[in-house]
Amino acid sequence: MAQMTLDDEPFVVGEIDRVIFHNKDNHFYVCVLFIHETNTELKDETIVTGNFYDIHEGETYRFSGRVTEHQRYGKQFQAREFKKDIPRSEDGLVEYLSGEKFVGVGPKTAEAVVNALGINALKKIAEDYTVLHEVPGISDSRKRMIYRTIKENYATEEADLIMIELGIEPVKRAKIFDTYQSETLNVLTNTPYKLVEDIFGIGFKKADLIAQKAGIQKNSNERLSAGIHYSLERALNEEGHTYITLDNLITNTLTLLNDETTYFDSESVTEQVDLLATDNKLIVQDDRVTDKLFYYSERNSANKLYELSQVDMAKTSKKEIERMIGRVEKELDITYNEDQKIAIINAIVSPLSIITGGPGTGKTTIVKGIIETLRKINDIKPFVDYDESDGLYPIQLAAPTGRAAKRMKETTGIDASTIHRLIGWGRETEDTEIIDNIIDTEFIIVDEMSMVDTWLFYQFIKNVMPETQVVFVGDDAQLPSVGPGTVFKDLIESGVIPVTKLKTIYRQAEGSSIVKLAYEINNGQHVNIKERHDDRSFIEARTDQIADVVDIIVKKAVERGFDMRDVQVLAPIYRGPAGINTLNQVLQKVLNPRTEDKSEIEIGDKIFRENDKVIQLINRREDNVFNGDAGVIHSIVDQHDGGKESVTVDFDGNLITYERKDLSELAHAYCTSIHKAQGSEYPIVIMPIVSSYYHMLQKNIIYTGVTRAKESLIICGDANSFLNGIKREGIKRNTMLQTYLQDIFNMFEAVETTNQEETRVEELEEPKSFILTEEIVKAKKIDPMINMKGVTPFDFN
Ligand SMILES: Nc1ncnc2c1ncn2[C@@H]1O[C@H](COP(=O)(O)OP(=O)(O)OP(=O)(O)O)[C@@H](O)[C@H]1O
Repeated sequence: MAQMTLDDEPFVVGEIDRVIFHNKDNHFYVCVLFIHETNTELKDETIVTGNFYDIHEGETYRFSGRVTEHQRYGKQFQAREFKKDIPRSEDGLVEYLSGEKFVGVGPKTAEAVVNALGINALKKIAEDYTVLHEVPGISDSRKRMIYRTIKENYATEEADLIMIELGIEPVKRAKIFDTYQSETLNVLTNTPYKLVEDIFGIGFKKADLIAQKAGIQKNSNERLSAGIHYSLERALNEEGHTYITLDNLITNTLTLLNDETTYFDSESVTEQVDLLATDNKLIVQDDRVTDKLFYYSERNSANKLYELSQVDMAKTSKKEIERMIGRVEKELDITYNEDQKIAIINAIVSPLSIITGGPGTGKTTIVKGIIETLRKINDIKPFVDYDESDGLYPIQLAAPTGRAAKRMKETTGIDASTIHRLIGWGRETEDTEIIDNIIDTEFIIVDEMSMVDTWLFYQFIKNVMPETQVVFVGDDAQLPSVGPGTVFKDLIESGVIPVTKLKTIYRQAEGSSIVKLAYEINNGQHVNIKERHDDRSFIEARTDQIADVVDIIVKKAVERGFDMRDVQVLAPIYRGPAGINTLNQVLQKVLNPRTEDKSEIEIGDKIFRENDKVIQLINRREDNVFNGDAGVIHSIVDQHDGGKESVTVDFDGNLITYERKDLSELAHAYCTSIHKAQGSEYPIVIMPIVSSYYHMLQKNIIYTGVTRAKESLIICGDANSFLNGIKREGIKRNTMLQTYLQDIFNMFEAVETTNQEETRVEELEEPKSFILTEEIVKAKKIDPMINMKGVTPFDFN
């Protein structure tokens, strides 16, 4: 669909009489406007609302958008876009020059300027200060002030015009002005690729358009560097690798940058990559390219794990541990199987250990067993009797999401927190800041490890004390973390940490065909998806029927007394007739229809309504609300209620208030992506699977979706898409943690046999040159660990 221009859309041009409300944080304005011209039904005066910047009372603007009807205040204009109306008549110009911006310029002086320089006075003055000498009777200081003011505004307007033409919306324009202030035009015209780094939401493509408009050569090195960075970031943040091979980086960069008129070749990319590496802007190792964050995270994590693995644990004999496990079995009325016992023993005797298994294999049961056995061996008080003034409880439980932590707490009775909270990673923490906050406890159990990404893992492991034991628990068949890396898989496959793989499935024995289906999917066995079971069913539907089918199933569930907390729809994509966005709209109508007494707030094409089920999309750490947490809208204050517009969400008793500017952090959660549902479980899961999801249908995605259902699973769609999907493996992520772990364990094991001195691994220091190839290491017999003591990656910024 063609984009509407400012001229096609409903518009109002007029003078701002008063600003009634201005939220400085998000530039949201409510103003009274005297209308000069409009193509709408509005007359004389109206309220205009929208996100603007640099709005001044008494000045004239052109707003485009739409007329809306407010319940209490009647018709008003909701602006999508705005533009300063540059005075086009001599009278307008006189009024402008004698306005509030030009301090000390009255109508007389303004008239003199216009008389002498005519209707193009502003342009003439901005281009050449000396034209002001043609105006009789004004002092030099006033001339300078007029020139400066015009110049500043001219630059702002120029910058604004460039951005409007490129379709950059007002909120982003305001952010750009906030960031660069008077330098905005300079950045846009001289160093536009900076925008990609500095402004969230401006990607390479947009910056490239700005650069071309500013006349920056398409074959410039500046553009090449920006293209290399963009290609690398995409491999890391979109595909989840922790490095990209140089060959792939070259191919991706050339595809991105070259067209009929531009030609970069492999050599020019390689040379630029080397230059960037020399400037510490990225890291090159052999044929791998990455950025500092991931290079140091993986290397330092491997080193720290080695260090932790070398600590001698206080010895409790295996016999004694087994005796204690026996007592725990009696108390909890359970008999652990052999694997489960080994998992508990490993957790207690090894500094580090891993427990992995599919649904219903007893991971939670073992976590409880470890806690109880530890408490008996070390005579630890029950959690309820522990006094906070004693410091952290000696056994800490953590998970990457709030939901998963909550479940741990419920099943064990011990406080569990998110990893972020455990290490004090707050809202104020910069994205790339390395946290220094040692976790003062004796034993840590981390659940849902498959969701932990490279950066979070490094932040966590770095803060574990050398004497602290750590147990990593998870299901490695689930989706890998949203962020880069496959940490849990790498830890398991490195072979340097004791792993217990749980194979006996207990929930299946309890008659769960959902668990059986999960194992069939994971093991690549034959699946009869159409077979009906008490706890799962399949409903045939085409893509265009999915919304109706979901609507019918949910209505039935509601009739039977289930509510929106029990039922979760999971889909893998956002757009299209069977996408998350459409399904949320359908489900909102069924589960939380519009009523007189429920307030609403409109954000773009979404309506948030009181009692809506919503999901948090990014971590909001200081409020203890995390990406993927679900809540219910408790109350809404709308713009005319007198106070600031806000939405308050109830996250399981934790009430969080969002201002309008923060509402992009929320989405409806009747239907969520399977990725977002990881770490949560629901009584009833409805999972559409249709051919239009094709590129997202993979084994681990479907497996993760299926394993979210506790009591009932309803799959609707097309059986072939399902069966083909479970045959498709996801893209294997490139990571180095496993190799680094194996390298360091092998290296020091060799040292230990020949050299009795204590070995200790320090944090890595930046090597002198990052282009440290294997050849150089071999030729010069360099120990790659030389010069790498006690320094963190960000000491080199
Ligand atoms: N050794 C055992 N003997 C009898 N029942 C067991 C044993 N181990 C686990 N179970 C039972 O199996 C069921 C699943 O166990 P648990 O919840 O610990 O598994 P899980 O791996 O954490 O599953 P999920 O990841 O799906 O939550 C529970 O009802 C639990 O009581």
